[in-house]
Amino acid sequence: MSILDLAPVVPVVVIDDVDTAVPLARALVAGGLPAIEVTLRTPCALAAIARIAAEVPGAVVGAGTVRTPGDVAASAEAGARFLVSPGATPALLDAMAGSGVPYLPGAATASEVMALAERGLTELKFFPAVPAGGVPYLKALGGPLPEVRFCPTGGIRRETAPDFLALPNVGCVGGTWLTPPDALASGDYGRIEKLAAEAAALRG
Ligand SMILES: O=C(O)C(=O)C[C@H](O)[C@H](O)COP(=O)(O)O
Repeated sequence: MSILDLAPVVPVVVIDDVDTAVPLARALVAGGLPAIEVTLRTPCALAAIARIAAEVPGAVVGAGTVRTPGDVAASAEAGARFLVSPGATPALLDAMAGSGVPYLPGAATASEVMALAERGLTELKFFPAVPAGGVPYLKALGGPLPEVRFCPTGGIRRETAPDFLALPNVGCVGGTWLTPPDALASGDYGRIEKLAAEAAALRG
């Protein structure tokens, strides 16, 4: 099954304390969001991926902010089940393809999308979704490039997610709104589960 079809929303999470990884992932899964993107932006991100992969049944944990072939190897070794990158370079794409792990490379323009489609890649991250042009921009890309499906990410919130999800070329959306930093800091996993359940219900 495609990453884009696991759930309407992929929570993008930044984990500063590895001990929060498992309860956080459990809350997201309990709320109905199995695909979780842990960004490689913090020193404990790989350890967090490994912990979630080992300890949270039902979670499909992936690595985000994958920028180099080294990131690809480290993520796969930690147990990431998908890889997400903000953009794409030939070296990164070769490493991703060679890893055997499903991946969503980032693109933001028609030329970038076409270059990836030329390589047979038709499921992409659209980043940064809102600053790049949002819903009208994605709708316009769908005209000439209808076979490409996206996970738009960047600037999307609970209130705007449905507009993206209504587009035929959007499989799911990514966002950080499900894990507010204050909820994480105070260990309020009940609130995170509630936000996840709300997001899971965005598309029936
Ligand atoms: O680093 C990456 O590769 C990313 O995935 C960046 C994320 O797309 C944004 O950080 C989303 O953040 P929000 O705009 O708060 O939803």
